[in-house]
Order: sequence, then structure tokens, then C-alpha cells
Amino acid sequence: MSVPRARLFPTAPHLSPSGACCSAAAPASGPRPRLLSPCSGAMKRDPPPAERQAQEDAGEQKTPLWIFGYGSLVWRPDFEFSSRKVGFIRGYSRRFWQGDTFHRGNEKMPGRVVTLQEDYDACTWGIAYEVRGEQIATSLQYLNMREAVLGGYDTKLVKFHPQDKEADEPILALVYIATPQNPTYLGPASEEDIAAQIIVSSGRSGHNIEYLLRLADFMRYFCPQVEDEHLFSIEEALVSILPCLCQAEEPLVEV
Ligand SMILES: N[C@@H](CCC(=O)N[C@@H](CS)C(=O)NCC(=O)O)C(=O)O
Repeated sequence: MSVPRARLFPTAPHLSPSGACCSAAAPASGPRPRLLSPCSGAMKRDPPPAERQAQEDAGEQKTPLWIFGYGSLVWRPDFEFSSRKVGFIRGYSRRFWQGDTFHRGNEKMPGRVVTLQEDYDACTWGIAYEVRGEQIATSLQYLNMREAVLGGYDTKLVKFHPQDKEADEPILALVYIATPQNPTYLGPASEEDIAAQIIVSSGRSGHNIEYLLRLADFMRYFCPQVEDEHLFSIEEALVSILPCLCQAEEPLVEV
């Protein structure tokens, strides 16, 4: 029996037309859980230099800060923003090569989430979020915990290209990347092995299957012109193991 995906997962927080995430203060179900670092007693990290510079620039010049999401940030930003744009960054490929022992896995059975691999000829599509004024410090503080402390990601400044290139110039954006030097980096594996690991992993933010399917649905519905072979071959491998997961009739992600 096929089960439409939309019924498998609670809908992502609804984004109001203005683009402000109406559940930015808390995830869909109740107040955001206190995020405890899995490495108990880990000190809260100072923001990395690139992030601090971007924050200082934004604060002093009242210019907005843009944050580029290409994984869970695409469908669960969970911070207040002023606007958002679909687009891409050059020079990177998205890969399910980062282990996750908190959000979509645990210490014994880490999940697999995405990071970026330097790849000169490649582009990675996602969403850039514009944060202004007080949104800047709030979003960076939240993402530092969610991505850096709990996820092993570092920050980098990249050039974001909005999909509507006639209307928009490229924009400098902050992106979170998990490098091979971080402790939960897993590196390459076959799409079949990655799918098998995703099927058996879940963590504090939900099942790893949800993470994969929401990202695949975002790309299918909002970037239909893009063929992300790595992502869709993992999805295909997962559906061949779990044929009950039919493709969603409507997008799981609302942008
Ligand atoms: N940095 C990427 C990946 C972010 C990502 O997926 N990070 C994990 C941390 S391990 C996360 O936030 N997970 C939250 C969730 O799975 O709902 C992005 O911009 O979307």
C-alpha cells in the first residue's frame, strides 16, 4: 500500500506570504527544545571569523545579512527572516557525507546529512534568507548552536546567484559547511549504503528519511531544471528498499 509522503511527516512550519516564518520563535510543535550539546559540557563556540565579520558589517552598515541553506535549512529554517530567494552557489556539490549524532541520528547510529564538497564545475541549489536588524544576531546565535555546536559545521562567505538573474545581482551569503576535519564527518559511500543508513536513523529533529525526502521534494518542485544525481539516486535507492514511500502529489516544502 503506498502512503503519500505528505501524510508521513507533519507539515513543515507554514511560511507566511511575506516570507517571515510564522513559527520562527518555535518549531511547529511547542517551544524549541533546549538544544544540549551531545558532547556534554561543550563550551559555546565563539562565532567563526567569517560569521563575525559578516555580523559586524551588517550591524554597522544596517545592511542585511544573507544566509544560504542547501539542506534542512531549505525546509526548516526556524529563524525569523525578511525575505528569501531560490538560487545557487558555484564551485560546490551537495553530498550526504556528514554524520549527524543529534538531529537525525545518535552516537551509536549516526544519521547522514548534507555538506558541500568543493567541485569547480558544480552548482548547488537552495534558498538564501535575508535577515535584517535584530534578526541577524538572533539567527546567527540560533544557527551557531544548531549547525556549529550540534552539527559540526563551519561558516564561509560565498557568492549566491538568485535564479531570477535578470532581476537580481549575485549576493554575498553566509553558508554552513561541514569539512572533512570535523569529528562527525563520514565521507563518501555508495548511494545504496547511504540510503540504508538513512532508513535506520532518527534523532531529536526527526527521522533521517524525512530529511532526505523533504530535500528531494524541494529540488523536484522548486528547481525542476536541476538534475541532482547524488540526491535523487539516494532517494531512488531508498524507495527501492521502501516502495511504500510514493512521491508526494504536492510539495512537502512550501516556499
Ligand atoms: N548547512 C546545510 C545543512 C544543514 C543541516 O542539515 N544541518 C543539520 C545539522 S546536523 C540540521 O540542522 N538538522 C536539523 C534537522 O535535521 O531538522 C544547510 O544549509 O541546510
